[in-house]
Amino acid sequence: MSKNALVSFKGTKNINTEIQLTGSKSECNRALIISALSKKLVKVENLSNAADTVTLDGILNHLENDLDVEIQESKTVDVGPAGTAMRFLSAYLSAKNGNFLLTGTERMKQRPIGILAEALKTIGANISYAENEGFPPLNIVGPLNQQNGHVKIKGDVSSQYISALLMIAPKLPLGLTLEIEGELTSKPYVDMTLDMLAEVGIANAWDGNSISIKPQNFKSGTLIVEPDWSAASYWYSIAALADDAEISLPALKDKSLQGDSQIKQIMTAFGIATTKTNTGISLSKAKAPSGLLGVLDLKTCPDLAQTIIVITAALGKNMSFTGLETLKIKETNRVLALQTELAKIGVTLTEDNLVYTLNTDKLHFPEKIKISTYEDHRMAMAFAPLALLIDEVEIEEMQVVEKSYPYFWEDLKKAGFSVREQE
Ligand SMILES: O=C(O)C1=C[C@@H](OP(=O)(O)O)[C@@H](O)[C@H](O)C1
Ligand SMILES: C=C(OP(=O)(O)O)C(=O)O
Repeated sequence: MSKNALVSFKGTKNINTEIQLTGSKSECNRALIISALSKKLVKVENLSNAADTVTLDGILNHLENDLDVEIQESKTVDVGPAGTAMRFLSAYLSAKNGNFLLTGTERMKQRPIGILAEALKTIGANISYAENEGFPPLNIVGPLNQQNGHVKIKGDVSSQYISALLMIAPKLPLGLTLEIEGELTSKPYVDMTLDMLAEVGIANAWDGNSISIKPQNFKSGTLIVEPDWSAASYWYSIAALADDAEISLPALKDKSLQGDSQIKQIMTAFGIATTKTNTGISLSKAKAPSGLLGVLDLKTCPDLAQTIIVITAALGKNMSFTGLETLKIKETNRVLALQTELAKIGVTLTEDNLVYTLNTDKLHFPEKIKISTYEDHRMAMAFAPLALLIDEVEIEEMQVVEKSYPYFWEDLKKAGFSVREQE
């Protein structure tokens, strides 16, 4: 039974708390695939409790216990709503011995995968579309018989396709050279993949728009996962909307593999300072905002888009954003979801030539507001902090947060919010 969260904040809006965030689902899901490819030579520490990670971990454990049995009938592998699991497993299962039906939620069946599936077919994978051409579910019969080691792949739809291929590359007999066509979106996630591979001995060469990985062996080691910076972004939002704040986030690093750590620079323009502490970082109000925002390009940090756009709207800033194209194929069409929900506080988000502009001239805060989440964790978490400005914010289907940040509601309570559940 799905529940709604009634979120409110009574009294002085001064947030003073310490929040231990769970591990990054992006780092974890790479670490799990790398560990499986290395036959457990590579270990993983600080595994996230994000549902997307728990799901992938469960699938890989199950496959490991099953895989050497010569069963030829198709095994169904269901990733639910986990985009990284869908994309990474498409490549991983193609390289494995077995016959699989790789599927997910109804939304997952609308999230394109043709670019990755066709690239895998070029190198010899046996993949077909079980329902609609270019979309999950996929029939995969592995192991692939590698035909060539050079693939052209579009870079401007999802970086996850590229990460998926790069992770299996060292185990392919011919290795792999990816020639990226068009502008690479979400680039920090490709950097994360290569950095994590490098940590366990896998060398790469990135020259212009080509990335090459030769056949090579993993060396033993432990990938230690940092807490999730995308989850941290909601605490930046809370700091920005509160009257005063001192929020400590242990174990976040100054130099992170996660591109979403850019939130610390972006939020200086909203008057939030990030200080390094003995245990991690601390957020507080700066004396004055610094840095000019102008038009903010979010192409390298798409998962911050909802957080930043909601903060900007709530603070009544008429700003523009670019790099939002890929938001349309995520957990929901996030542009449409933002437009619909921001209208409830009188804000519009309109597009002209791929530039999205917020107009907050009619911004108003009703006493109560009800936000739809469209099966998207980030809709829930980006809008919940508005409870610092609105008496009661009702977030529909509160369980969506499980995908990346299952303790979100508990953490809000810890920080002084009231969160009541309603059926
Ligand atoms: O590789 C990853 O871990 C991710 C890459 C990004 O997707 P796109 O590359 O599709 O933008 C991001 O939105 C997603 O949450 C996680
Ligand atoms: C887009 C996201 O996830 P995925 O693509 O892995 O489903 C996200 O977590 O915001």
